Amino acid sequence: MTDEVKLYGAAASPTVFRVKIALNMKGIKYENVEEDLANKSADLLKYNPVHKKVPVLVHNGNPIAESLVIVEYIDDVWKGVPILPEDPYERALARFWAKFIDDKCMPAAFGVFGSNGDEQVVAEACEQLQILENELEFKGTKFFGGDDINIVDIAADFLAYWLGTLEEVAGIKFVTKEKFPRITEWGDNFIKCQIVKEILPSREYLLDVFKKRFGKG
Ligand SMILES: N[C@@H](CCC(=O)N[C@@H](CS)C(=O)NCC(=O)O)C(=O)O
Repeated sequence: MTDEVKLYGAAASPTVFRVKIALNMKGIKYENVEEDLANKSADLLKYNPVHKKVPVLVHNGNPIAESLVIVEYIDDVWKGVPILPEDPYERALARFWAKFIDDKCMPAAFGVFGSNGDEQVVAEACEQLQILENELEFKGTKFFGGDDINIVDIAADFLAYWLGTLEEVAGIKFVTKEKFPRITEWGDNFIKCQIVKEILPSREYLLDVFKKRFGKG
């Protein structure tokens, strides 16, 4: 039986791109269903009734929600390039860091843009990112996954240039090369990865979307 794979996503969503990167790593063809988040489809509400958010992957009629759960599912179902390490301890560590990025870094970093530059909010975001900076420094590798990207790098995709474009639109700069040299270097390497490059939206596209969304375009 041929697999039927559908991805419900939305333009410029870094959580959707996590899933796109994972599907691309495995070479999976899929139907891309673009959602209007201001007017969600009946399908999306049916497939993700708990959170009502994208991404949702529908594999042979079975819906799976939550980007990192989907990424793990993709790794479980399709063999080939691994997304999580095989060793149980390394797997646990990778899950730990992906969860930290998802629970702490992403909300703290994006929270800055709705905070009118509130110093406390910026300091809190920097504190979380500093933990990530230290981890990259400690590992001393190109990616969190070593020489190649893994689920931790995928979880952190928003750091690659989503934040930079938002910073540009909002006029708030807090992820600087001086402050976070390892994260900046990681981001440069991440967007150069063939697998990422093939599906990543362009910086200009993101700038355009964010300018429109924040009423400056
Ligand atoms: N924890 C979820 C977050 C997903 C999420 O925040 N999706 C956003 C787009 S990036 C969304 O659907 N927003 C619409 C809404 O909240 O109504 C995941 O990792 O999949």
